[in-house]
Order: sequence, then structure tokens, then C-alpha cells
Amino acid sequence: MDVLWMIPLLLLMIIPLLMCTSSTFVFYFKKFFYVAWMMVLALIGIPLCILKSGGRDIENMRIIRFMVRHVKYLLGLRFEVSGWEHLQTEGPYVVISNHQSSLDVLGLMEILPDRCTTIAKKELIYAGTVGLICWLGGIVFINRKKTSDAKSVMADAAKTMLDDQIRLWVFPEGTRNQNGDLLPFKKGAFHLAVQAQVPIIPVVFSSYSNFYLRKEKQFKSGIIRLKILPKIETKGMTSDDVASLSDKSFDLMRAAFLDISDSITRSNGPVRH
Ligand SMILES: CCCCCCCCCCCCCCCC(=O)SCCNC(=O)CCNC(=O)[C@H](O)C(C)(C)COP(=O)(O)OP(=O)(O)OC[C@H]1O[C@@H](n2cnc3c(N)ncnc32)[C@H](O)[C@@H]1OP(=O)(O)O
Ligand SMILES: CCCCCCCC/C=C\CCCCCCCC(=O)OC[C@@H](O)COP(=O)(O)O
Repeated sequence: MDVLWMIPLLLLMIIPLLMCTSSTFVFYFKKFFYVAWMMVLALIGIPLCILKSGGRDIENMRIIRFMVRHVKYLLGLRFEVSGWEHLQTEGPYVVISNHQSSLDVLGLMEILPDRCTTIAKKELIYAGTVGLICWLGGIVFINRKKTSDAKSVMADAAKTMLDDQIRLWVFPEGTRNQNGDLLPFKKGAFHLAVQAQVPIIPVVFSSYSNFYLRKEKQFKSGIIRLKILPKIETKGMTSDDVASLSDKSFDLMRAAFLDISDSITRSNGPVRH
């Protein structure tokens, strides 16, 4: 007897059962689903991007943004955004935000302004269909292990920002971090803004630790607060001002991070680190 057809049926019965009984299963299932679904979305998005723009083009970020917007619902996440008015700035600017997990892509797509792409580590280009759609979306890839290469790519990006009137989103911590605080900032984002003489718009994601705990293998439903802070002007600044600009941005973002994370804790129970 052919029993192969019974396998999907069994899975359909077992998966909901495990989802109800094991939080560890939920953790791995949601993580696997997230990566697999993004890969599938990218597979669908690639031909759409090529048809729309013929290749690598920042306008493809509109397609990517549209395609990613529903994923939060599938993972049981909700965003509360404040400070929208600060993104209504004309022309190019640099957005900086804290970076906790690849889930940040969901928040990024929630508020991504038009003509805005990101700076990413070059390894991302090898992430299958996701890597290819990132390339099509004009993402700027840098080699973090070679500062001189990264600096020259970012200097080119500063020029392109002005020539093509684009915005760039940079994660100044330079890596993912879920230690309950911000990591010290790398300087690239601030050199970029000063070289292009464009404002910086800081964006802060509240702590994910009320719903996503890597060590404890928990991935529950939850709320993410996204706070967009007022722009910081860089007109007239030189590379001598980069350190103080970075310090100022760090202090503002850290205060906002602790504030919005704390307000979620008060409404949802304790944050665990
Ligand atoms: C439909 C389906 C869709 C599917 C789905 C799509 C998803 C579509 C969204 C994807 C979204 C991806 C998201 C990825 C997210 C990441 O990949 S995060 C990781 C990559 N990003 C970054 O690393 C950016 C932040 N890092 C930096 O900016 C770093 O400064 C750099 C440029 C990498 C250099 O790193 P470093 O050498 O380790 O750091 P740093 O101490 O800052 O610099 C050393 C010296 O160079 C100087 N320097 C640094 N930068 C410069 C510069 N540009 N010019 C002159 N001097 C400089 C510094 O001032 C410093 O000198 P001193 O002040 O000590 O004298
Ligand atoms: C050939 C198959 C390769 C499979 C690779 C899976 C790639 C992930 C696929 C889907 C996830 C959806 C969004 C991906 C974009 C997230 C980018 C990201 O968060 O990169 C990490 C980087 O910021 C910092 O890296 P490190 O913390 O320094 O390390």
C-alpha cells in the first residue's frame, strides 16, 4: 500500500500538537519557517524585480518592502511605531538603528523610506535567493574584515547618495547584539553622513527579550516598539567631529532603547537577559 500520501497528513496533525505542547519546538519551527518563507518570497520577488527594473536598482526595495510586510503576522509580532514625522525629511539621509537579530528586517521594512537601501556584510550575498534579492535591491555590501575596503565602498556610497538622491540604513553596532544594551558604535555610518553632509535619523528597536530568547529557546508572540528620533544635522561637520557625533547618537539611542524596552516590560512582565 502506498503510505507516502500519509506523511503530510501526519505532519499536519503532529505539528499543531507540538506547537501547543513544546515551546522549544515553537522556537525552532518559527525560526525555520522565517528563513524558509523569506527564501520563498525572495524567489518570487527576483523575477518581479528584474521585470520592473531590469536588474540592480534601489526602486526594487519597494517590491521587497511590500512582500515582507505580512511576515510579522505569521510570526505573531506587532509593531508600534512612533516619530513617523522625523522620516518626512526631504532628500538623502543616513538612518541608523540598533541590531538584535535578523528579525530586524521586519521592522526595517515596516518603516523603510522610499529610495532607501542598507549597508550589509558581504557574506549575505551568498544567502541563496535572499542574497540575490538583496543585490537587486541595491544593498551595499562591505567586507568588515578589511577596514580599508569597507571605507572605500562607503566613500563611494556617500557620493552615490548625493548623485542618485538615495538614503542608506546602517547598523552602527556592526553586528547582531542581544545583550540588553547597545554595543559601542563603529564609525562608518558617521563618516558616511559627514562625507555626504546629510542628516542622520536614529531609529531604535525595543528589546526583543520579552518574546525572543535565543539561549532559553523561546520565540513567543510580542510587541516591538520602533521609535524614530529627530534628525541630527551634519552640515559643516568634518571628520574631526565624527567621534562626538557618534557619541551623541549613541547616548540618544541608548536612552530611547532603555526607555521603550522598559515600557514594554512594565506592560508585559520582566525582561530577561
Ligand atoms: C522579498 C524577500 C526579501 C528577503 C529579505 C530581504 C532583506 C533586505 C534587507 C536586508 C537587511 C540587511 C541587514 C544586514 C545588516 C548587516 O549586515 S550589519 C553588518 C554590516 N554593517 C556594518 O558593519 C556597518 C557598521 N560598521 C561600520 O560602519 C564600520 O565602521 C566599518 C566601516 C565596517 C569599519 O569597521 P572597523 O574597522 O571594525 O571599525 P571602526 O572602529 O569604526 O573604524 C576603524 C577606523 O576607521 C575609521 N573609519 C571607519 N569608517 C570610515 C570611513 N567610512 N571613512 C573614513 N574613516 C573611517 C574610524 O574612524 C576608525 O578610525 P579611528 O577613529 O580609530 O582613528
Ligand atoms: C545558501 C543558503 C544560505 C542560507 C542563509 C540564510 C540566510 C537568511 C535568510 C533569511 C532571513 C531573512 C532576512 C535576512 C537578512 C538578515 C541579515 C542579517 O541580520 O545579517 C546579520 C548581520 O547583520 C550581522 O551578522 P553577524 O551578527 O555579525 O553575524
